[in-house]
Amino acid sequence: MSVTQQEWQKEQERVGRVTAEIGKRMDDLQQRVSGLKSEIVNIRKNFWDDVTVNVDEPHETVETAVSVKQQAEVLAERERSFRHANKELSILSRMRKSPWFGRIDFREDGEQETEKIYLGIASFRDENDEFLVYDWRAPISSLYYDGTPGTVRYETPGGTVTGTLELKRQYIIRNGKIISLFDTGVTIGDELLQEVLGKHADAQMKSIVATIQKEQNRIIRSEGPRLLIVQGAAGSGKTSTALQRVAWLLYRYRGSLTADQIMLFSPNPMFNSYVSTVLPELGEENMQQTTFQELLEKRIGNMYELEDPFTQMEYVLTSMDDPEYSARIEGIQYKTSTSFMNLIDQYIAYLGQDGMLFHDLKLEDEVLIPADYIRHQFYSLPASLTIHDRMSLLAERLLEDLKERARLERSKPWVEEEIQYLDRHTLVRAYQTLQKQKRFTMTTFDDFEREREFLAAFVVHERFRPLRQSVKRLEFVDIAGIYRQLFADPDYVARFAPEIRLPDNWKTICAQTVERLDRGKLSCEDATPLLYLKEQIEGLETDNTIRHVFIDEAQDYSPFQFAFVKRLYPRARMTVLGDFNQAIFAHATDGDVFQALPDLFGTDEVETFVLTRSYRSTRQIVEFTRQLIAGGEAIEPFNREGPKPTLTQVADCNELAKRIAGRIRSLQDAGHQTIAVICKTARESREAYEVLKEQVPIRLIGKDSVSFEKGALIIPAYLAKGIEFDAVIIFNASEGVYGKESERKLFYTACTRAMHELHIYWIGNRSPFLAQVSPDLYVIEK
Ligand SMILES: Nc1ncnc2c1ncn2[C@@H]1O[C@H](COP(=O)(O)OP(=O)(O)OP(=O)(O)O)[C@@H](O)[C@H]1O
Repeated sequence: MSVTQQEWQKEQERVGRVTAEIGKRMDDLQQRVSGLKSEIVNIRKNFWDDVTVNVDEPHETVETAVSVKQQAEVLAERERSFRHANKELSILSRMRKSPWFGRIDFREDGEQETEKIYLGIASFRDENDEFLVYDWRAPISSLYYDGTPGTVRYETPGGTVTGTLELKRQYIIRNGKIISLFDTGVTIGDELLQEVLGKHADAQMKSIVATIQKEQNRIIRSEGPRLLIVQGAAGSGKTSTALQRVAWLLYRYRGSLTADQIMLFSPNPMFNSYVSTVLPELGEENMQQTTFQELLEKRIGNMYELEDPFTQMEYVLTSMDDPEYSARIEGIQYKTSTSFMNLIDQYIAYLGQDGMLFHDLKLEDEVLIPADYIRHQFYSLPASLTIHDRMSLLAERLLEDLKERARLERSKPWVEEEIQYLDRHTLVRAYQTLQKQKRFTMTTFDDFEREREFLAAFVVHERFRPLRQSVKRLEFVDIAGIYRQLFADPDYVARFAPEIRLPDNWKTICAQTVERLDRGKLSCEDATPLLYLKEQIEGLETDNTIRHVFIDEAQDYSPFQFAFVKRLYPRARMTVLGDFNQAIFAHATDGDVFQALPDLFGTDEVETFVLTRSYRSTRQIVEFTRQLIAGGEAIEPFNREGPKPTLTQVADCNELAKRIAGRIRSLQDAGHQTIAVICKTARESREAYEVLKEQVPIRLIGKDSVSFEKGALIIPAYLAKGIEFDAVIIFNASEGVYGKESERKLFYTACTRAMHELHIYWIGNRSPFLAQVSPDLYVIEK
């Protein structure tokens, strides 16, 4: 709907008025910031001048402490105000350029007047406290995303508000000038989305607040059950929705929820940096971000050398000739399945009766408490207790035993010797300890016998310290041995789960696992089960501070991993986002992953959302890519036009390099800024780099890359997950590269990274997946 010239004029005048107000507020704030800054510098400089330092008498020491504390509090308060004012300044400077992006006219039932609500990235009020702009997250703003003109309702913490939506208007405002203005009906208009999506890809993700779609808005504002599952097509806005949801949560629960109580699990460090600008752009601090691998490293990285998921992926994709290959694949699939998790649960139950392994408690090479004794003690504890409770009792018992052993140790010759060589520093420490214990006065220290006795106790106590600490950390439990035991004898499982169906290659899987463990290496597929077992036995150090967990690219997680994350953050709600069609890891079996989820939380605690509309790519690219997968017809393209994907067969590697280099140059000439040559593996990426680097400036991205910049780059498909590029070139889509059914999703994931253009090359025969696409959806290039 077009807007009259006069109306446009009025709107522009309002923009002028409000931006002027914003400017005024910024001037005030700027002054405040400078004032605060010099105050802080002054306080820091004169900190010790302004506190009364006197420590001669006890009461003066207390006064000094109070004075220091007060001064520190004043400083902390100023620093807080400084940070706050700076944050406000940065939001306002963005709002001065573009104060709002939407407007709704709403008349609440029972009211005479229609209110004009302008929506921006934050609220802005005039001197009389009247809202000139509403925060996009305010309850009423949801009408902009959800409501169609007519009768509407929206939820507030105080209840439902009903009324009439009379107008919904969208704006593009740049540098205080309205560029575009239109009224929309049902959805947030295509015009604005067209404009936003038609832009060039960035090395960093952008916020989508101006164009959040109805189905995304429901997810963003969900206050429902503890677990939200979002299944969405490639490019349907899962990651964007997750990030706007974080911003919404921070607004909705401001005062009680902070950014560091929210954790986002992402697929790799590069993705972390890709999404890291969205929240700051919205004036919020970033949530915490991690990868599952980081978590594993922290918890079991000291036990083994961990294989990362990309090394595993590279093996799966490149080592088909390895005679061990099929058993390893079967092992990966089994060890990441719910069946194996059940097996481990049964194993844990069995360990309650038998099979537990312990280490001797040793002082240097001398065994102080043998493993057999520990084992005996463990199994003497009531079986009705959980393993973890029994471990705690066992540790207490062992500490008592150690105390006893320490007493005996005092008369050993090494103690006498050590006492002779005690340095001054240690002696002083010993006396201090003694004084603290009030067991001794300086005068009684003349008593030689008692002195020797005390120093012996001290020396032994110090020597036993690491041992006591390791007992407290339950390091006497041989977790590695317990996990290994499961595979050391292929028939072992029959002791506690005779009925269970094991994989056909179980024997080989067992042999492979033991061989690797004995080399000090832990395969990716063994890492989470081992951690799960460890935490079940030793108890889990939970993190109670985290209140919301987001798992992006969740199709790549195993049931073990979900169970673990849930146990790790017992107070958190979870939002899990994924796409089965992009399940590229070897353990992925259709749908299995998400099916395990409701069991974890209980079906009442789960709400599932499905996003079918794809926003990233042009209509032509979506129509093409959706034919690469089963059920793809359910994916709806957003109606944005672009050239059809091209398919090009070349004779050999030389021609391939020449054609791709030429393509990169012409894409750059056409203004595309991020161009990705996507390869199947890191190995193929290196080969591609070798042949392309002479012809065109290009960078190689590997698993250790933490960010990428604009320009042309080469990247393995599994690292391009979650990211997008103006144009994608598939390096070699030949039958030999993408031929197996297991490679279909990887190919699909690679192709769906393209926003505006997709170009596919191959040598020899093309991939059978391409043969399934209707010829009218692409252009063959000669
Ligand atoms: N409502 C929206 N308004 C504007 N842009 C949007 C909207 N929803 C999604 N997009 C854009 O679509 C692209 C894809 O979004 P996003 O990466 O969040 O999708 P995804 O579902 O996580 O994709 P994938 O699973 O393929 O990684 C991004 O450029 C994002 O900005």
